[in-house]
Amino acid sequence: MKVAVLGAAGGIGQALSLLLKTSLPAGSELSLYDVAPVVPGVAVDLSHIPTDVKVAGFGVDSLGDALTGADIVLIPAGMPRKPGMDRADLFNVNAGIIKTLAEGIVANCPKALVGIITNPVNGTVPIVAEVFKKAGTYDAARVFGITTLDVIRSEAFVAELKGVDVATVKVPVIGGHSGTTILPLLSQVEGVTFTEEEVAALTPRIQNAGTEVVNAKAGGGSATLSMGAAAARFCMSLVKGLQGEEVVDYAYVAVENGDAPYFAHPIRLGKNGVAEILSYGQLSAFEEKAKNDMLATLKADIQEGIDFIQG
Ligand SMILES: NC(=O)c1ccc[n+]([C@@H]2O[C@H](COP(=O)([O-])OP(=O)(O)OC[C@H]3O[C@@H](n4cnc5c(N)ncnc54)[C@H](O)[C@@H]3O)[C@@H](O)[C@H]2O)c1
Ligand SMILES: O=C(O)C[C@H](O)C(=O)O
Repeated sequence: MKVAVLGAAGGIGQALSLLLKTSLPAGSELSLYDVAPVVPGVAVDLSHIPTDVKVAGFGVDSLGDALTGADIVLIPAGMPRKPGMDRADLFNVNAGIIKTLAEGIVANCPKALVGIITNPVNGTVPIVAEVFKKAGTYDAARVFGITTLDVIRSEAFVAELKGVDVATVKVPVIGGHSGTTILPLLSQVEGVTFTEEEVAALTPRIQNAGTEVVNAKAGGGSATLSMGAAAARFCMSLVKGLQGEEVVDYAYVAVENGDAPYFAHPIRLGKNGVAEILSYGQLSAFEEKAKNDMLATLKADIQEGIDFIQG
């Protein structure tokens, strides 16, 4: 199994690479790419951890070498938010980065499963898909926006609020990955119930959790450690699927005849990525309204990504 991390020297990239070094199956290769000159050093540093995962670092001129033979590519490359910014404010700088990296995937590992972390995820996922479509290598089952951070935050916040063991909490989160487009389905959490007031308070807390971190870091970036943990967890779901295990997880994927062209759903993963997009089930009246209210924003974010490539 070869996993490439693009943007591996950044805050997310380093945390994610550390977790992958200690959790990928024995015999795997971890390929670290970044434009920052420190990346070979990050690889050397990780290579001293005694696990059976080979690590190699690749600098700015070696994207092809980093990607050749990759089964999974994870992309946390690009600029994070500062206080006062929305994720959408990152589009202009990150769209070009994502386009270049997607072109590298087309040229070097067109069959890889690709997990996109770079914000704004609502728009960067369509950019990657459009680059692949243009090149004739697109397979909707292989492109994922990683929304696992919304899921793990929801698990943490629900466990804290309800005083239950976090290991037993499962919270479906659908939609996109920004503000109100993040839609936790608290009505479907098993084993606990919420009052209307709790739903009205917890839903925006989950939606604004990224901003909570951005403000707490006071100009020093956005979530990196929790995102590293989230991306590693999602990567291990992809790995299990590739190994033939039955696994269901949540991600922002292309959906035919869905609420929007891309929408986070529960998905069944398999040897070729998405084996099945599962229904998100029955929504409460609160969730149905929240979904309908945010769809125009989500669709506009998606169109911005498509237009960036189609012109
Ligand atoms: N999807 C999510 O839930 C989620 C969560 C947190 C952060 N993010 C996003 O992830 C991105 C990275 O965040 P971070 O905190 O790690 O930022 P960071 O600044 O710490 O790291 C970004 C890294 O990307 C590298 N980079 C820039 N251009 C590149 C290119 N063309 N090719 C390869 N590498 C390149 C930089 O050198 C840097 O090492 C941001 O866009 C952020 O908004 C997404
Ligand atoms: O909020 C951000 O800008 C980063 C990330 O999308 C998050 O949810 O933490």
